[in-house]
Amino acid sequence: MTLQPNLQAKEMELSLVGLQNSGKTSLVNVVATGEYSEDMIPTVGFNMRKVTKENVAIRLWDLGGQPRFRCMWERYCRAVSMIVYVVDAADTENLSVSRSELHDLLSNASLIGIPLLVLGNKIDIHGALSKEALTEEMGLSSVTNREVCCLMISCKNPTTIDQLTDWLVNHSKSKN
Ligand SMILES: Nc1nc2c(ncn2[C@@H]2O[C@H](COP(=O)(O)OP(=O)(O)OP(=O)(O)O)[C@@H](O)[C@H]2O)c(=O)[nH]1
Ligand SMILES: [Mg+2]
Repeated sequence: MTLQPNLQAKEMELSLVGLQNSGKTSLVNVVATGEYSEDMIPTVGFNMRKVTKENVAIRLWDLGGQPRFRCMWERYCRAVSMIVYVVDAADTENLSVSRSELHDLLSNASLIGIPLLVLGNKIDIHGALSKEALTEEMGLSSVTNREVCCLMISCKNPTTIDQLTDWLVNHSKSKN
């Protein structure tokens, strides 16, 4: 029996990078289990998690964001379908560091052409930047030679997480 094209199993592999405390591990937990916790410990090195959404098997590499782990990011981004860069949209103090770490990462020749999804997280916090402001602050208009998208989410708001997983599933189905 032949499966219809849209029922065929698809796969995607994502690397989650971004500064410490931006919410990468929280996001993986919410996507995988629906559970959100305030009580998180910083990621040491990396974790890998597999989730399946609407017939799409997603492998998520959740990398540590503390300065000592950032030298690993490039290695874990080389072979992925998409780089997911998570930003704390309410932490305006650290935006310039986040922006320069993003642009340093993207300057690696090994990562040319890999699509980039920037996630502005923590939009539940009063004073979080808008999508337009985050796009500007992160210098996304200067990112060329790759597909770039920006979405705003809160790990505390399941609607925004559902919108993100729908976007990922649709993106994967449009590619394979
Ligand atoms: N208000 C709010 N807090 C969040 C949200 N997402 C994550 N947090 C909190 O932010 C803190 C850090 O979350 P983590 O998921 O550990 O951050 P991380 O990016 O994995 O950090 P590293 O592993 O050190 O790189 C935790 O206290 C979370 O509860 C959100 O959408 N809104
Ligand atoms: Mg983490």
